[in-house]
Amino acid sequence: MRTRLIEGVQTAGREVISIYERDFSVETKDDKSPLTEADMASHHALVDLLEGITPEVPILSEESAEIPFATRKVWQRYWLIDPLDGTKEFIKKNGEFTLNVALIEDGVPVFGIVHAPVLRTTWIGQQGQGAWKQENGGALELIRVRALPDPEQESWQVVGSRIHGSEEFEAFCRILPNHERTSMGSSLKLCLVAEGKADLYPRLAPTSEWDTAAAQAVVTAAGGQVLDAHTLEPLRCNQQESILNPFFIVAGERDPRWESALRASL
Ligand SMILES: Nc1ncnc2c1ncn2[C@@H]1O[C@H](COP(=O)(O)O)[C@@H](OP(=O)(O)O)[C@H]1O
Ligand SMILES: [Mg+2]
Repeated sequence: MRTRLIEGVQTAGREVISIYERDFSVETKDDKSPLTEADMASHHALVDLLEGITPEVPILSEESAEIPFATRKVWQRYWLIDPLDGTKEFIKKNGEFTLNVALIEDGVPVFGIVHAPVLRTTWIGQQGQGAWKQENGGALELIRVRALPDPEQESWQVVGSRIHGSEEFEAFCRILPNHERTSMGSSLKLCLVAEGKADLYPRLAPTSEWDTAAAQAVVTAAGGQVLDAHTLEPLRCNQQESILNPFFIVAGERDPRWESALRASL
């Protein structure tokens, strides 16, 4: 089933690329965020794929999110998808957007695929099995978070949004030991932590559960953590009416130096 899913998501990615490479229309959703033909094409391709493989498992997608909490709270298992994460990056044509498919069990993302079609890269995470990266259709390579280096010897790598910064994020960075910052669109930020290219991704600004669930499965299967910034408990899906995540931080490992910077910045 895993191979069929990965190939299906990559096929949906090719549909997205065919739209990316020509002129496409951009609409504005009720929440003022942009929507392209590619978001909808990817949504339909992923829903068809998942319904074909697991017809009994319900699907919640960013593009069909109007399912009441009363209905979805009884779901023990469901697919949570963001057909195109980083729509603004897609419109800017910088390649930093992803297709995201997560399987949630009892609120926990247990399996995830994050696919970046322009980068020709896919990240996969499966609870209890491991996390992998596949580039250019090659073999799956095992990935793992890296241990935090001694900041006296080597800067910590911090990754943030290109667009959605915040006062809290700036405050956190001011207190953090020696580090370098890079910006990146979409769930790619979590994948950078999963493969040990970044140490921290503090998201002290709003996101929704579909923005993070697939990549959370990759990060945790790679040995890392996706934690509520206030409680330092792992993010859980489908726990309440609101689909918004709390502010969170992604890290390879917990460490009192970033935890105290985080407490001071909130
Ligand atoms: N005010 C807000 N509320 C909820 N989610 C928001 C938000 N502002 C941005 N986001 C989410 O942040 C994502 C982009 O993050 P980043 O800036 O890190 O690339 C968007 O994904 P989409 O492109 O899928 O809409 C969107 O879901
Ligand atoms: Mg998104």
